[in-house]
Amino acid sequence: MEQSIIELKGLTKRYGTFTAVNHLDLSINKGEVFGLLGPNGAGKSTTILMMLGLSEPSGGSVKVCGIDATHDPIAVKRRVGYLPDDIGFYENYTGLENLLYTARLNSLPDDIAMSRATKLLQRVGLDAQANKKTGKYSRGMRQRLGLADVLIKNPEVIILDEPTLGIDPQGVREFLDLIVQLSREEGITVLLSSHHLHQVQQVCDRVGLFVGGKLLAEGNIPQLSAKLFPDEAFTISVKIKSAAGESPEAQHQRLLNILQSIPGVINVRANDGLFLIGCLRDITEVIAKTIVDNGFGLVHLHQKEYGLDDIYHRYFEGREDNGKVN
Ligand SMILES: Nc1ncnc2c1ncn2[C@@H]1O[C@H](COP(=O)(O)OP(=O)(O)OP(=O)(O)O)[C@@H](O)[C@H]1O
Repeated sequence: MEQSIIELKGLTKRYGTFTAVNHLDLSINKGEVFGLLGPNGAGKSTTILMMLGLSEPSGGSVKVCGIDATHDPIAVKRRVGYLPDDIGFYENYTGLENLLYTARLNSLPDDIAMSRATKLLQRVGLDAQANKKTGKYSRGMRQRLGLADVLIKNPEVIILDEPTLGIDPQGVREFLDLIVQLSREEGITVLLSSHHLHQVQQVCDRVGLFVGGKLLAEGNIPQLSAKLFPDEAFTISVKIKSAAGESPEAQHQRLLNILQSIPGVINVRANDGLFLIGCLRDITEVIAKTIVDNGFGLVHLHQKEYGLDDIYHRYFEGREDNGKVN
């Protein structure tokens, strides 16, 4: 059975009369990479602060690693690493010295601190810059060092707020690969708050969509698309070759009738020579066979897969905030 490591129940935060987080229920499993998505002001950071015990809820409860974060924030801090979007280092210290400093703050003995810091610098690809002052680090290098810094205390959960902001594409790829490795190989639970839909889709097992302090939906990409596009969870596009002896109009109408009569097809739209077939389930093979058996030449067949981009924009379509992302 999956073991829940973060448990939010009816979690609420009010600032005066304004409700920033509104009765949030959410359960995140051990080893999962979970994405927090939502427009600016949706309540993601406030939720994170409550998970870390840095902000007191107005109602509900928040448990991390089985510990009540509100009542015992210090115990939570021991087991959770938090990487804010712009981490501060002692600029006059080297990367290695900064890590050793954090290790000391976490009461690690010197020999363990040195061996862990050296391994982590290697792991995040900074071994060659270990003895360079962090004041001279680039943004990408700082973020990698930040990740090593949160890992030095061997956390069970890491919370990352926009960790890839300002990193070049190659650096982003390496950073995301590292996050997935940490989850898969070491069972670390990762909570990732980001506006970069493609990055979230690339690494997250599940995603929560926040807006106005509420969790609108959560799940993996197929679950979210089934919820959001219930009538067309599978859309197949098809193009045929014009056949001799039949007018294009007659051919078009004949194919339309045939497609509409296939069990499992919900709707068929024709658009610029392309037939878009909304289906209840994946019947790609049946559609291909039916077209060929009826004497049409099939020149294109493609099953559309919904991405986080489609999901996010469909959720926020028509909303006042419009789900703006950076
Ligand atoms: N200390 C505070 N006092 C009053 N209102 C606050 C405070 N902190 C946050 N808020 C409000 O709570 C709401 C949620 O803010 P929060 O920072 O959690 O959003 P977010 O989803 O993290 O946004 P972003 O993507 O911009 O980081 C916003 O409307 C914000 O203005």
